[in-house]
Amino acid sequence: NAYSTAAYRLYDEKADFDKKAQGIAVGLTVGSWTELPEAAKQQMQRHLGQVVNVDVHEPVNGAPGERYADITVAYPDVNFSRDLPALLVTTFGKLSMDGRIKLIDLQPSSDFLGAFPGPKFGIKGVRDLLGVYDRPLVMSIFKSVIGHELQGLREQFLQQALGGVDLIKDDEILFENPLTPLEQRVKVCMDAAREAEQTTGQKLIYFTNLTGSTFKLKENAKRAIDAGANGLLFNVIAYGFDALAELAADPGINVPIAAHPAMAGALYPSQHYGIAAPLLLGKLIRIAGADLSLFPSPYGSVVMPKEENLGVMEALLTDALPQKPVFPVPSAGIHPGLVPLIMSDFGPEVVVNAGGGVHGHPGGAAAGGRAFRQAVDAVRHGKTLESYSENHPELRIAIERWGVRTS
Ligand SMILES: CCCC(=O)/C(O)=C/OP(=O)(O)O
Ligand SMILES: [Mg+2]
Repeated sequence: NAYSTAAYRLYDEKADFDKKAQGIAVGLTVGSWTELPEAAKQQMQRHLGQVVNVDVHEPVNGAPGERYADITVAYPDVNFSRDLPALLVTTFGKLSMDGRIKLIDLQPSSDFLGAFPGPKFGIKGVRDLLGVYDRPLVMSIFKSVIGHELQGLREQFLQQALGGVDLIKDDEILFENPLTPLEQRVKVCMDAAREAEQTTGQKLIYFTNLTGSTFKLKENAKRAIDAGANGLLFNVIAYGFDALAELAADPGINVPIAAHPAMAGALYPSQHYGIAAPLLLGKLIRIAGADLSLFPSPYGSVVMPKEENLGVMEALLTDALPQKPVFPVPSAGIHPGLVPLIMSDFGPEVVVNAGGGVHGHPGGAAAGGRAFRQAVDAVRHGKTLESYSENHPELRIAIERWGVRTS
C-alpha cells in the first residue's frame, strides 16, 4: 500500500505528543481503533494512519521559548483520490483548526505524484520560448493598471517592452473590466510586443491575468490564447491548487502559467498556524503545474524571511520531484540595486521581477527595464553596480535613486 506523509509542528505546554500524534493518525483516517473488534481491525488496517516520527523539543531549563513537537504521519493513499484538495483535506482539513499546529511539509507518494503532469514548460521550456539561457530573466509588472483605456495600457506595455524585459505581467488586481477586456487587452499588448521587438530584437512573454468564475477559467484561458496570449497569470491561492492543476493539465492551454501568491499571507507567516511557505508557494505550486512561482522576497516591500525564500526555491528546483523545475520569482519592492543580492541568493535560474522598480525610474519604464538588464549584466561580468554604472546611465540613475544593497 502506498502512503503519503505529512509533517507538522505542534505547540503545546504540556501535551503528551505521542498521544497527540496517535490521535491524529487514527482521527484523520479510521476515526477510532483500540475499541474496534478484531474482525473490524483486520478490515480497516489498510486505512489506518501511521505515526512515523515524534520529535519533542522542551524549552531548555525553563528558558523562554515554546514546547513543541515535530510530528510525521503517514496516510494510506487508498483513503483519498488523486487530487490536491483530497490530499490537503485528508492531512490538514479539520486538524488545521485544532490548536497551534502548522503543516510544514507534504511528501506525496510517487503514485500520487504520478497523477500530476506538472508545468508544461518549466524553466527550460520558458527559456526555450525566449531563446535566453545565459542569465536570469527580467519581468516587469504593469503599475497603475486599473482605470486605464486600452491605448494607455498599450503605451505602458510598450515602454516596459522597449526596456528589454523578457516578461511582462498584469498586476494581479486586474480583473475583467469594460476598459480593458481580456481579448482586447491581449491583442493590443501583443501588438505592442511585436512593435518593441523591432527595436529590441527580443522575444517577450505577456502574462495576462486569467480571471472569471472557476468554471469559466478554461474557456477564458482559451479565449485569451485565441486572441494571441502567450502567457497567463493566475491567482492560485484565491482559486485553489486544483484549478491550477486543471489548467496546467489541459493540452489546449499551451502557454506558460505564472502563479501569483495573492492571499498567501493568510496562510504561511504564522509560526503556530497555517502552511509553511516552501510547501505552499513551492512544492504545491510545482506539483499543480505553474511554470513560474511568485513570492515575497527577503528584502523588498512585502517581506518573507530569507530561510523561507530559500526553502521555496529549493522546492521549486529540487530533483526530488518528478515535475519540471519552476522559475522562482522573488518579488515586491525589487529595484536594480537588489540584483546582486538576488543573483547571489538565488543563482541564475531566477526571474528578477519589478513594478515600481521599473516604472519608478526617473527616466521612465523603458529606462527602468534597461537599468535592470544592466544590473544583471554587471553581475554576470563580475562588476559592482557602481563601477558598471559609470558607462551605463540608466543603471547609474537607478542606484542614485534606490541605492545598492549587498546584504
Ligand atoms: C509578491 C507579488 C508582487 C506583486 O504582485 C507586485 O505587484 C509587486 O510590485 P512592486 O513591489 O515590484 O512594485
Ligand atoms: Mg502585484
